[in-house]
Amino acid sequence: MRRVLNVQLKERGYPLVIEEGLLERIGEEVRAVYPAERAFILTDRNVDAQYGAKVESALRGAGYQTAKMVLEPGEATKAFPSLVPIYSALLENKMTRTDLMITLGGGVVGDLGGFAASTYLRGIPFIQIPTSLLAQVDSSIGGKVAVDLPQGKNLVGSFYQPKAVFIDPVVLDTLPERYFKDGMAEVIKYGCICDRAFFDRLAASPTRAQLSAWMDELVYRCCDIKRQVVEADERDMGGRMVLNFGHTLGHAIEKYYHFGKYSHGEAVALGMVAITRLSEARGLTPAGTAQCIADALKAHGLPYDDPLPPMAQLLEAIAHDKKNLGARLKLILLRQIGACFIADETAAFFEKNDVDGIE
Ligand SMILES: NC(=O)c1ccc[n+]([C@@H]2O[C@H](COP(=O)([O-])OP(=O)(O)OC[C@H]3O[C@@H](n4cnc5c(N)ncnc54)[C@H](O)[C@@H]3O)[C@@H](O)[C@H]2O)c1
Ligand SMILES: O=C(O)C(=O)C[C@@H](O)[C@H](O)[C@H](O)COP(=O)(O)O
Ligand SMILES: [Zn+2]
Repeated sequence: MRRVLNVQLKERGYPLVIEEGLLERIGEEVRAVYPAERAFILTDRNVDAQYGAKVESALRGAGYQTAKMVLEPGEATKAFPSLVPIYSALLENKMTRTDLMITLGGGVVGDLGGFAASTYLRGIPFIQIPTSLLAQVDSSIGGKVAVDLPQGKNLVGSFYQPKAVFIDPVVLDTLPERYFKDGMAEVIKYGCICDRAFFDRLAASPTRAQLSAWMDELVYRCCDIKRQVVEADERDMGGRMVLNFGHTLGHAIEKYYHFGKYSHGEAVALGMVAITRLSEARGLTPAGTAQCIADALKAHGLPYDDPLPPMAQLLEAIAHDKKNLGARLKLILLRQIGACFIADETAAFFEKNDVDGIE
């Protein structure tokens, strides 16, 4: 079944197309949205091995002159040193402002390639073809593109919307288990912040086989939530911050381990439980909420109560959180599962460490 959502952002609006088997026709789909002369495919080695040739030949078949660049997989690639070779390859292939960048891969390729597209020649059009669960439900939508710095996640980037997002849930069949689970952390996040029934359904479908039975519906629900949030606050100055539930601590945990120990979803999983425990301890969230989230994460094979790094060091990273306004921290807390609010706090929120698992 083909499902289309339109992200309505005036002249920056675009379709999110979700359809099983979409990759088989990707050349025509891309051409219908953006008929350029050249298409530059950015991907990583794992994704290239599965889908690189298919996508490139489909684009050629649809009349594009193509070039492809294959990156090393992993978060370490989402950094400044990766940009120069990308810009060089774009130049070598004579990519102009009317040509098209196509990001084929997970969130690393999408965030890095989107940022390259937003800056090369001061911006060329790009299309996202997300291939990981995390990218299909979250990172390909909404135009946050960025690279990491050693000091923290996504610290240099822009808001740059794609021309379209083409999502084929069939490609998830080749996604390794760890990264499938990783994506589930962001899926569970959506349930936590705004949809209790969705959360309950996820908690009741802990195996990949159970989830596969309603995967296109699951992906569609996440995309639709993100679409609505982004339409209301494209540049993350208010309501969009709710998508950052679990990320204040999650990003700090990723940074503490130099982006090596935990993947993004795993760190967000730990962050959702920890921030909710702190919120419960301060009487802002009903007791038992963190346990409920932890149970769902555990059922999906995600970390939920690993010992966290020392709070003093997490606070160094939290000082660079993009939601901060001066000394004020914006924290995303839950009123209950399925409803969240943005709290205006200071670092003192974290300093009274009276919660199990937080030293
Ligand atoms: N821009 C946003 O709004 C946003 C939202 C959430 C996360 N992110 C970012 O996304 C990144 C994480 O994305 P990710 O989890 O997709 O990581 P990733 O891009 O590293 O992909 C995970 C792994 O799966 C492999 N892979 C991807 N699709 C595959 C497929 N279909 N078959 C086989 N292997 C496949 C990749 O090669 C990689 O090894 C982080 O940098 C995070 O900060 C951005
Ligand atoms: O799209 C958003 O807005 C989000 O916050 C989605 C997050 O899942 C994602 O990890 C995002 O990259 C975080 O953005 P940042 O501004 O906190 O770096
Ligand atoms: Zn995230």
